[in-house]
Amino acid sequence: MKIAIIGYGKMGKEIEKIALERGHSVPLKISSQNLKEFSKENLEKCDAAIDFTTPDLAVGNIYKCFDANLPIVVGTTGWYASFNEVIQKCAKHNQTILHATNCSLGVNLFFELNKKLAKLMSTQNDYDVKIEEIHHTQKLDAPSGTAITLAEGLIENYSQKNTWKCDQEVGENELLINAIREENVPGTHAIKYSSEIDEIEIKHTAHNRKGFAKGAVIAAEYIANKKGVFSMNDVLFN
Ligand SMILES: NC(=O)C1=CN([C@@H]2O[C@H](COP(=O)(O)OP(=O)(O)OC[C@H]3O[C@@H](n4cnc5c(N)ncnc54)[C@H](OP(=O)(O)O)[C@@H]3O)[C@@H](O)[C@H]2O)C=CC1
Ligand SMILES: O=C(O)C1=N[C@H](C(=O)O)C[C@H](O)C1
Repeated sequence: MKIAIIGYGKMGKEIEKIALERGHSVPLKISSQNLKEFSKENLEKCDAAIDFTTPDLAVGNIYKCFDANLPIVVGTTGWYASFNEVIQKCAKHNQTILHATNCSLGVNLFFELNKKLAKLMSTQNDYDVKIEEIHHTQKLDAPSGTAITLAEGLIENYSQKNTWKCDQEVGENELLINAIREENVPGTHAIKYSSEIDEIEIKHTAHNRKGFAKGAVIAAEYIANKKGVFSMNDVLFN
């Protein structure tokens, strides 16, 4: 399969390694240095695109791929204000997108564990809960997309919280997300339920970026010949 990598930064470089290991070729790699190559003609020569750029670029990049009839995996986070518009456009023009706040297969299993624990804890009133995410200092968005997905999964299953806030004072029904930035941390997420008596914590720690990259390439393989809107749940559980 011919894969276009849009965003040849920390993730783009990891994705290239995994794509080549899995027998694909990468005829197109786009960074801010070679934007002239980011043309419809070049996109049309590929079988799928993978976007890991920046929150302000993702939507424009998605539309370029739609225009070239090219299925796209979007790993970039922080563009969710435009989510509904993008999904509608995808349906209207019969295009293909797989979006994931986190492409790691382990994190997507962790998303399910989070929902199950939230359901269990919803019967208990002695605990309060918070989410903590830790990432490297170059990260542009806060909270992380993964923390938002965790918060949404928790709130759906835990009636004591109905909205989330990041690094602000919260009321009783608001879920706190703490976003911490430390040098060289690929991505750590923890959900902590604390009472006066004890604490229950679940945590996912990425040791490196390989898991995100592997999931993104597997996602590209999954959507290459499909039409519609997909998530990592489709890849993992269908
Ligand atoms: N879903 C997931 O599993 C994961 C998501 N992410 C998300 O992916 C995104 C990228 O992360 P990361 O790789 O760490 O970021 P980097 O900053 O390392 O990479 C971003 C890349 O985008 C390139 N770029 C800049 N301008 C353009 C442009 N106009 N068109 C195309 N590319 C451009 C940059 O080029 P240049 O180097 O020339 O500036 C750079 O190569 C972030 O939103 C992050 O949150 C990260 C990890 C996992
Ligand atoms: O920017 C990153 O690095 C990461 N971003 C994603 C997010 O915002 O959740 C996924 C991963 O945690 C790494």
